[in-house]
Amino acid sequence: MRRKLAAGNWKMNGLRADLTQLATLAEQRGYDVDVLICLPATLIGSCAGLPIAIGAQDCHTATHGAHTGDISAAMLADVGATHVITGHSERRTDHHETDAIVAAKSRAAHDAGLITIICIGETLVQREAGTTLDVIDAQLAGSVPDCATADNTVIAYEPIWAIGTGKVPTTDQIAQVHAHIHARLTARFADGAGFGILYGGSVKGDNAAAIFAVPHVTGALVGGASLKAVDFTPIIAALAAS
Ligand SMILES: O=C(CO)COP(=O)(O)O
Repeated sequence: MRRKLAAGNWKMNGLRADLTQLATLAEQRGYDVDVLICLPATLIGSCAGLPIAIGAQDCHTATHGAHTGDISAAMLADVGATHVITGHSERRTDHHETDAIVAAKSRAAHDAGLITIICIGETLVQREAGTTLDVIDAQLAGSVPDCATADNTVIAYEPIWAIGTGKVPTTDQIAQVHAHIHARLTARFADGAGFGILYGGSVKGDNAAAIFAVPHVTGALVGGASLKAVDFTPIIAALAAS
């Protein structure tokens, strides 16, 4: 059984002064779950020594070279990141990242020794058209590289319509997609049954327990509610109690 993971994604938020939130989080020890915060790249190097795992939100496909403004997975590992998010819907939209690019970034991350959190999820239009599982299948096939294992990869199911909206799928909807992802991973990878599968999209302290009770949900990828320790701690506690 995978260890439970409470992962925060700060997105493009956070200045050095905000790192006090991590120190506060780090004081909440004793929960038997892994806690990870995926920071803006500018802050990662300032977190050495904190008893919290630190991740990044993106990496380049190449190890180094003439890519102005980009950051490689090796650079992220060098400043202390252990994880990196790949394929977040905001990057797929804002930067036109395709499944093939997400797979290449994930391979690069694995080569650098990072654990990837590969994000997949449908739009509202796709859900209403009844194509959610087809979208999930295509994204799993295209975005998750063959080198993925239960040790180097976590999948995050993030329905795009639930991100930052306060709208959360029903627990039946989450259960259906998570069971589907679990089945697909089990069919494709020798250790597929052991992959962590996070839910993401408007997770808050007051809905976390219900979400964590859903089969095959092994944790959460949390945006807004990860920015402040006072909001993230109840989510960590709910995961530990699940
Ligand atoms: O996109 C998300 C995490 O990657 C979810 O964001 P919110 O928790 O703010 O909805």
